[in-house]
Amino acid sequence: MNVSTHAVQPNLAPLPGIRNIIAIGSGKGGVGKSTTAVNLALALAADGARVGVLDADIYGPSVPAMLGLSGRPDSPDGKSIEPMRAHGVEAMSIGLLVDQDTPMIWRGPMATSALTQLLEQTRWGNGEVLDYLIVDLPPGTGDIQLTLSQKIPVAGAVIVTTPQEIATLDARKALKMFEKVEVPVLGLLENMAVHVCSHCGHAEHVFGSGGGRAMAERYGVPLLGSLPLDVGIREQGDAGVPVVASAPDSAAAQAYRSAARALAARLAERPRAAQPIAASLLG
Ligand SMILES: Nc1ncnc2c1ncn2[C@@H]1O[C@H](COP(=O)(O)OP(=O)(O)OP(=O)(O)O)[C@@H](O)[C@H]1O
Repeated sequence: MNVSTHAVQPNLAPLPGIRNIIAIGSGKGGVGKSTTAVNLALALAADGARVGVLDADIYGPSVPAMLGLSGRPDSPDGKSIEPMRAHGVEAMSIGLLVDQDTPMIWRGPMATSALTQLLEQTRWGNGEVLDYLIVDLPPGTGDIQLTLSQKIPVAGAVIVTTPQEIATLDARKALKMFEKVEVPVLGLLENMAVHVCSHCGHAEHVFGSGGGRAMAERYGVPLLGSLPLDVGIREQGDAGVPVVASAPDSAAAQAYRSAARALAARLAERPRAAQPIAASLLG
């Protein structure tokens, strides 16, 4: 697997040790953003990439539960932290550092700085370079997301939306926010698009069909995929083993795999990051 480092926002440079940071955002909560982020991460890893997941949802971290992680990460030198590993990906979350029942009662600047620390002090890749770091953003377009998109060098963003959300302006606001801070939107992912009956396999567009494609066309961004509303996705997410790992041959897992490939292909079309002069002299 040969993944290049792609261009980030104009005033930032990619972090050493991480080739591409991909932000997963949504206009509002509960659309399945975290579920999508972890399954995409596992799907990229299944294709041979070295992948990490950073849970940026400081107030409601759900990545540890979805990946079945518990316990505390190690900090051998007392300064940096070792990412935890599950299902072939690395992960870091504030949820791994504080008690599960402790609410994060922090103002925006504290939350933002906690997040930058989580990103920068985690020893991603264990000495090797990560191909992708998937960042699960909090829902919406608040303070934290905006600061993050301005400070963290992001190679591209993916917006997760449900068919109902498309009927509102929320997903469009997320899209506009990324455009404003010059983070390229790699595409939309329509979640809970089709319900597949677990008994008979009948597929039904509970919330209407074609919304994701219509929105993608209207805003000139690709539709990277449509993910089914599937009881297995919820059950396996709750059990800490995402469907891409627990049922790799299922239609749901295949939908994530194809969305991850569409994402990687779209990113590969983006310009590469400029090499620092020293690196280019060294060849
Ligand atoms: N495609 C799907 N099929 C069935 N259940 C799903 C699907 N996607 C997500 N879910 C379920 O919906 C619930 C919300 O999902 P998730 O936590 O991923 O949403 P979110 O957008 O990240 O929410 P938050 O705003 O809290 O961060 C979870 O119980 C999850 O298992």
